[in-house]
Amino acid sequence: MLLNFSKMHGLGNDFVVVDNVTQNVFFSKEKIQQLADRNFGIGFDQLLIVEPPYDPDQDFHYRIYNADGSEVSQCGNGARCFAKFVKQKGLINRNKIIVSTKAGRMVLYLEKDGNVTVNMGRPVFTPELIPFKANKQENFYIIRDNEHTFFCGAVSMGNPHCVIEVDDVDNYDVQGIGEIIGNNERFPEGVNVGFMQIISRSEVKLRVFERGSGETLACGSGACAAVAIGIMQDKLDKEVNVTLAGGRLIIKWQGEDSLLKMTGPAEHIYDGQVTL
Ligand SMILES: N[C@@H](CCC[C@H](N)C(=O)O)C(=O)O
Repeated sequence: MLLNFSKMHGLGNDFVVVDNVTQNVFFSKEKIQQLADRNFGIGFDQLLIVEPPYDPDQDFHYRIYNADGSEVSQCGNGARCFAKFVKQKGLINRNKIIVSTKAGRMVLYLEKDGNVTVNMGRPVFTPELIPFKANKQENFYIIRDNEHTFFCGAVSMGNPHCVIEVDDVDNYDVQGIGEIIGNNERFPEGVNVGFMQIISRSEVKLRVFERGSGETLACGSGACAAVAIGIMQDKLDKEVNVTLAGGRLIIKWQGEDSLLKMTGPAEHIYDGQVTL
């Protein structure tokens, strides 16, 4: 069969987006890995699937798969592309879009300037809900293995994140350390590992080694996680510009019990068809 898809990106974090409202396609883990391959497939960090809503008060259900074929419950850059996709494809004609994911409900706003704002919900710091093995909730944790000791923060933005503050993110071994922490047994479902360099209370640089996809040019939920942790540690203000390799996001969070908002671009690259 022929699959219609769009290639999109949010700050270089790239996606294949599939309309499964008008199409009905099943993707096996092997098929996703093959399509994600940058030499033998289309190439993407994540596959995003638009499904009909599960509930009448939602517009769509949003499914996310990493390049390794694992299904996950959050993708912030993907959410902005999702919003542009459903509007551009005429699947909705409103600028406020309500979606459900494996992690819950999300609201997406198409802004007049072309950016998209995502209400990412409340950051969750309870260790067992991240999930992260710890005796109690803290703003700083120590993670050790035989050779290393890391000081980090941990949070769920619908998906698990660990954030480490570093002095010089451009010259940091993101892949090496990302793999070590990503495989640490204290994160039973794996973890996205963010490396944050704080420039000022309102400006950070961030690189993220993503679970299931490796280092990407940007990670939206990773940017939200880094700012939420920085605010909890009283190192950041309530509005922060996050610079990633692919560009900049604005993250706003008033603190515990408030909803966190992310604003940034979403770009359509091309439409294509592939034989499945
Ligand atoms: N690129 C993403 C996050 C995608 C999912 C992540 N790799 C996971 O396994 O949780 C983003 O922009 O948030």
